[in-house]
Amino acid sequence: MSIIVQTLYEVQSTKALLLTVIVLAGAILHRLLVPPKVNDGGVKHISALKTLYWTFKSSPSRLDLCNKVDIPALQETGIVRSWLWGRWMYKINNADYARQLYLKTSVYQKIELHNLIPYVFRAVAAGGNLMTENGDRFKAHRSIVGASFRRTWPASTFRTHLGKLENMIRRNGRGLDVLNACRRATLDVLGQIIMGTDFGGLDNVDGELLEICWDVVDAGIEPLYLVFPILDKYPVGKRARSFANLKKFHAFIEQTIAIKRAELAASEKLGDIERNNADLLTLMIEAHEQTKIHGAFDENGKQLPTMTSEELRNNTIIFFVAGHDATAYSLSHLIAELARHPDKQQQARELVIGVLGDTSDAYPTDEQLNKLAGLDMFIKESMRKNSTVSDVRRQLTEPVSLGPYTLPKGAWVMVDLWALQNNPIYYPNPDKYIPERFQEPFSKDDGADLTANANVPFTWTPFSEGSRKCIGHKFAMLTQRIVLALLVHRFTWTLPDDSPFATKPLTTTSGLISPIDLKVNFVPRHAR
Ligand code: HEM
Repeated sequence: MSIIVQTLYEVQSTKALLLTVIVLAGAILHRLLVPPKVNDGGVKHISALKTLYWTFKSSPSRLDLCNKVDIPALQETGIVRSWLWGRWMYKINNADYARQLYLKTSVYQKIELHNLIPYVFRAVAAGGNLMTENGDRFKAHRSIVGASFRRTWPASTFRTHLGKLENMIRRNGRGLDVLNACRRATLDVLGQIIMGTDFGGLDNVDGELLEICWDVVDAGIEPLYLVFPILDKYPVGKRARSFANLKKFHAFIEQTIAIKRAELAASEKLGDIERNNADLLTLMIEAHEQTKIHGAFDENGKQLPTMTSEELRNNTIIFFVAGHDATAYSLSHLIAELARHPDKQQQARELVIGVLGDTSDAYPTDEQLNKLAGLDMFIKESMRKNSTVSDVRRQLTEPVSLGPYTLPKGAWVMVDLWALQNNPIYYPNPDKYIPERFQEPFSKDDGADLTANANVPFTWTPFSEGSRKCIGHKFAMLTQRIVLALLVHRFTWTLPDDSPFATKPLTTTSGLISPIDLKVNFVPRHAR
């Protein structure tokens, strides 16, 4: 008898379990397949399964996702509803719609992650900061952070690090792991200009500081936690170690701030000459001290809130989070494009030799660096084709009309930078690498392959646009220009015979887009 009861009980529990699994799976599938009903005038949607398939396909490529899913869906109307990391949101690739998102900042607001999900890694890492605040708090941050960016950087800023990069490539040039080299170079350069710290990346010493910084930067974009943010409430194992590293990084930055604050207090106000050699943190502390004495005001004279010391620390972290990998990945895409296009590589080289000459140790003066502005077309075309930041997201504070559609208050809207900059309406033959699209002065008669649209506003926005445009964009362009100048001057490079990049770049598919497994053969041009 008891055996019969037990068997019945087991059958019932198995059934209950099965039913629960079926219901859960059904709920997930329903969420994936059927977007929530919204009265938006009939914006079409992209099937989430399609997006998921192209995202996690065996050889992933943002180019494939863009060409097979985003562009075909967007081409007719410039706007679709799309599923991304657990949410449905509006995606746009129309320059006029993008203009509205970039310029109407009070309606298209930044998503305040630190208020929305305060326990997730990224929110704990950088709390309230320039990148995620809106309104008066944003203005308060921008007035202090902006003060530290109102400057230029002399060519000498990069000299030591570029010397080390050259040595590293000379030693390991065959099959060089490009991404790793670029990450080391940008970490060292940024460490110096942000806080005067040498992270030792190019010395090939994986010291504690480098490991902590990379862990903090990487942990913020771990896919598992983007889809299931709740997991960050109870971190275990590797994730708990990342939170511990974050604590150490916070402590290191706070200690550096205290030292710099004391140094500033002991010295006179910075002179103009020192300003160009000072690090960003010193300049931020100086501006912060000034606002504590005199207050901060917006363009209409309205008093702004004072930034706290914790927010000063958060902004220092955000420079690493926002600037380090974005620059490293953009440089890696550029190196890949020029490996695939040896004629363009040679064109860039001739330009550099024309300005610097061809002695083995030539290094640009500030004047020569300005004359190398012609290199920017190679950089801009690579950033168009391979936008490192895949999209720019906002949340609506009120309903908006875009063409025939009305998007509801609270909706998330994003400019799909890939689909915008690879939109064949703006850039014919978007898959082709044609730096001349960005050669000034622009001409309307460049032939069918080229386009004059590079000078049409809001079609090239890898740094976003408007008042929320990347605050580091000038520095990022300068870094790419001087690294490119050094590379084409000192080396030639090609893809190994079996490289997948010869036909199509393998890349991650959303967030920050990085090449995957990009190896390049560098050959020195000068004997030592
Ligand atoms: C090639 C390199 C870079 C790319 C492609 C890039 C791209 C971007 C983009 C697209 C945004 C706008 C995000 C949005 O509106 O949602 C942004 C914002 C930002 N970037 Fe960059 N960035 C780069 C380098 C840097 C560097 C070197 C720094 C700092 C040293 C930096 C610091 C920031 C900050 C603080 C913001 C927030 C600005 C604000 O909201 O006012 N970025 N970046």
